[in-house]
Amino acid sequence: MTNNSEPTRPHPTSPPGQPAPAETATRAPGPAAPADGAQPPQGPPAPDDESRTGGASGNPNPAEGRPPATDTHPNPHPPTGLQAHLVVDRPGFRLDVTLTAAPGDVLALLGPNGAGKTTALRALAGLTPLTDGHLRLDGTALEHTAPEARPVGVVFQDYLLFPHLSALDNVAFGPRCRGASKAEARAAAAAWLERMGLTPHAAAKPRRLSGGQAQRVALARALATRPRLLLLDEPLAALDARTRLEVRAQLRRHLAEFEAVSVLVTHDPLDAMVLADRLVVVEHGRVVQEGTPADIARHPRTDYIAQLVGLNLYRGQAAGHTVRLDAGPAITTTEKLSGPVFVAFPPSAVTLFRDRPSGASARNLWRCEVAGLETHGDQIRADLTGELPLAADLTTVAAAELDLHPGAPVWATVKATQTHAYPA
Ligand SMILES: Nc1ncnc2c1ncn2[C@@H]1O[C@H](COP(=O)(O)OP(=O)(O)OP(=O)(O)O)[C@@H](O)[C@H]1O
Repeated sequence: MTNNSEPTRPHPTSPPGQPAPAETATRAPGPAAPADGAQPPQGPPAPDDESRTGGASGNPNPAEGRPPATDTHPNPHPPTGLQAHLVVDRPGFRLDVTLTAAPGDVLALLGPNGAGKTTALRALAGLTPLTDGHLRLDGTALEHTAPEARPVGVVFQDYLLFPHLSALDNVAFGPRCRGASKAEARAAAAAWLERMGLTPHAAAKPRRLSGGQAQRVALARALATRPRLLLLDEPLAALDARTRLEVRAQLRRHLAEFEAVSVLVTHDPLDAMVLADRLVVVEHGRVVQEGTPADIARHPRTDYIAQLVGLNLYRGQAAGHTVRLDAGPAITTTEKLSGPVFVAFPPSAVTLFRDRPSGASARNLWRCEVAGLETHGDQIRADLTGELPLAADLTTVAAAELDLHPGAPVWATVKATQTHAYPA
């Protein structure tokens, strides 16, 4: 360990905007940190050596920053923002996603475990080499640029603050490594800390900071290098529920003020909906849907997204107001469509009966069986199998009155007006 508080020069394997000092970087104290604040050695992630570098040109040793062969006639008005086609091949996994964003946009990459979100983020940072594709930021090709030379700032889930540096010196580190004098870098850092409401903590070492404060120092450190692309990897995941609420609101404000492109990876649909202008849903290494949070919530196109936004989702063939499901019965809808469609409705739209409701129209009435019950906020969510597998929400009182238990037979109905059909 060294007591050297003077930031050192960029390390060749450091992530963008976060050159490694002589000592290893580590997370701020969190639930997993030992009581004495001692940390296992854990440097910032180094570029993967899992596949060749060289990008689309296939050149294994490209000159840093050299534009690919296809860019021999540069556009006099290069587009601003991010244009990326990221292809990463691994045994048993291929990432192939296209991401575009204008300056000021906040994109959220959302998807199940193993979908490729982190791989995409690391590819943008230059920590995972592209097998193919391209990456342009404000018109400049970056796929052959070393991570630390990219105008990219990264905020990792566990902050990766330098433990032996104060909050101020952690933030000053980036500008210092980019050529600012010590005084300039410290002045810039002080301004960023003030903007983040952290001036009283400027002298504190990371282990004296709360999770929320450490997260803001990490954000200040990333922003202090004035990146053209800000990457956030599960930025709120290490925080407890209350801190998360507060930090989410602050992060939203900072991202709204940030003039360049931000890309964040999250598992949490709420983080994505609150923080991002546009969601990009990745499954099995591919973009399966993208759009505004409202679009995606209203028109989910995969089971994963439907579950995420809490809707029952089916696919079928529409003929007028009837949709014959690919697997299952027909659903009556208010929309009049034809051809392949999705039909969605929320679990709260489902009404359950133990006996077949007399006088009820036969439309949208299905015989089901309770497969499972779980508490969902102040409601009970019933998972039903049978003619139509679906989720239904009901009050605890209603669940008790219906004597619901796994295996109980039930009738489920949904009004056509509560369903929503849209072309597949
Ligand atoms: N360094 C690596 N070497 C080899 N395979 C990897 C490596 N990192 C991830 N993978 C694999 O690549 C695929 C994509 O993983 P990735 O971590 O990008 O997904 P993710 O969407 O971020 O998942 P999670 O939400 O669980 O973090 C998975 O099959 C994963 O097992």
